[in-house]
Amino acid sequence: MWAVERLIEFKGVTKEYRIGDVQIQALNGVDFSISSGEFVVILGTSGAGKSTILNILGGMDTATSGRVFVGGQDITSFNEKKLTEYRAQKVGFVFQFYNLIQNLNALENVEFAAEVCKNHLDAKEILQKVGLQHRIKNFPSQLSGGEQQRVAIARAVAKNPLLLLCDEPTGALDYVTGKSVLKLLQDVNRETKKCVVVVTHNTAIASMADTVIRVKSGRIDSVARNHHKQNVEEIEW
Ligand SMILES: Nc1ncnc2c1ncn2[C@@H]1O[C@H](COP(=O)(O)OP(=O)(O)OP(=O)(O)O)[C@@H](O)[C@H]1O
Repeated sequence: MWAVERLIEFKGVTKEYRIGDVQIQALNGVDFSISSGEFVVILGTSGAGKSTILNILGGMDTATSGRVFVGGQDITSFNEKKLTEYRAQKVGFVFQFYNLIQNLNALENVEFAAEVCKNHLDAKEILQKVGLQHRIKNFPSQLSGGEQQRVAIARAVAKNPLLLLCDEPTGALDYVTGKSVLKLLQDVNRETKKCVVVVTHNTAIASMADTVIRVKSGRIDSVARNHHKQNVEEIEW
């Protein structure tokens, strides 16, 4: 069963990387939980462990110890095959540098990702929702950074995933374009009730979140629930 109130739970998660003789403790006992439908912002300085948390949550990396539950299932117990299926079916990713396939046009990029998903949405409709109905035949190189990120968000949303995970989604964009991308993510969260998790350095956008998770030196520094969250249009930075 996937649609449970407590959608995500990290329990005592650690992550160690080893490069030769050097051991790096990226996560050191991470505990937090996220409910269905939340907009979550993960904040922290460089190297704090934000991307490691997101990558473990998205099944792109595995925990060294501890448990990660998503929709009641322990994803740390998944074998390679189950983890691949989880990544493909349940998770939509949005990266800082869009990661679109350069020789596919906007529509093909969205269709290509969505086709493998059982309950995928119509690629054209989603591209229309992100305001790119006139650009569907354009290749990534013919689109601006903000437009490419809209395609990347459409690609993630069209999969109809359980979670939308975004790693510095506005990191490569100017202020106005970045704000419009955040507005799009906010709209997606409100309209689809999908859980959206955004990793960022931008502390200002904390006020648009339901929950703000602060990470420090591989540990959770604080988890704060926002009782008066703001629309992204009201936030300045
Ligand atoms: N594949 C890897 N191999 C070795 N060390 C890694 C690897 N990935 C991350 N690390 C290390 O783990 C720690 C946490 O990295 P992580 O990327 O999660 O931090 P972050 O908070 O996302 O930082 P940033 O904001 O700079 O992206 C860092 O010390 C980093 O160097």
